[in-house]
Amino acid sequence: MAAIRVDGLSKAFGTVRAVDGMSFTVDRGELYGFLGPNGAGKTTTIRALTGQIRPDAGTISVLETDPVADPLETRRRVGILPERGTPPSFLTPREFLSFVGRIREMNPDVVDYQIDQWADRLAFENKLETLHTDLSRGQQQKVMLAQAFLHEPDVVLIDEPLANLDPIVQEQVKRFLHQYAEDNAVFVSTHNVDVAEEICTRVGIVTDGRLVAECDPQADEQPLLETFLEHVGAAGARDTPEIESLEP
Ligand SMILES: Nc1ncnc2c1ncn2[C@@H]1O[C@H](COP(=O)(O)OP(=O)(O)OP(=O)(O)O)[C@@H](O)[C@H]1O
Repeated sequence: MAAIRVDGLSKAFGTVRAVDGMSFTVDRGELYGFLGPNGAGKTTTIRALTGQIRPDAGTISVLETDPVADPLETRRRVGILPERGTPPSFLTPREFLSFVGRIREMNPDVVDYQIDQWADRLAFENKLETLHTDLSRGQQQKVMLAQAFLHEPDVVLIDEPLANLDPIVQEQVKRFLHQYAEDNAVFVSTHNVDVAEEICTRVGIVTDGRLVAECDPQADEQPLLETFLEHVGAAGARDTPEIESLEP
């Protein structure tokens, strides 16, 4: 049974077809990259996977639960790092992560252990007692990454995992994601072709709300960038920051 199954998902906002007949599956052991230019429908798909929006059509199963029918159960069982998600400004990382652990019904000793592990892994141990409002955007992103993994969920959904992180932490997070995906399903949305090519075991290319290709960047001979340009074309490339320079 796939960890994530999406079949014929569609969602429009007014006249904009944000997601238009999307289908894909992600199994345990996969680090699946959802790669597409700005406005391709990535965030809308993640919001549907976590029960934050009601699709117009299609079915979704996450760990054999339906996030539309039972969003709370889905959110309890998965880890989520939303795009532009920030921790509450009036709490410290330790307070926030303890709170997350409590609502995930974790043993308090395990929560304390996990907080220290994550603070060490992402190098924010000296910020654990500082209010989030006094942390940089990158430091807040580290806390948000920690909350997504705190309860060791079987499925993790991350929108732009490396946004705002410095290169050293990016390398650590890439390594961690790879390792975590050995036993779980990790779904990352990104418009960074290099990141998708480097870390993902499978990549779905999305544009205009549709999945237009799937590839295995570790096995495919053709570089992912070429496949991406083939399917997304110049218009999509214009909306993909790191390959703007290829434009005439
Ligand atoms: N709440 C909303 N109301 C109206 N239009 C929306 C809404 N959410 C998304 N859209 C539109 O749906 C389309 C897909 O948006 P989405 O945020 O899913 O794209 P994305 O692939 O995540 O883009 P990005 O990489 O820029 O974050 C866009 O055209 C966007 O303007």
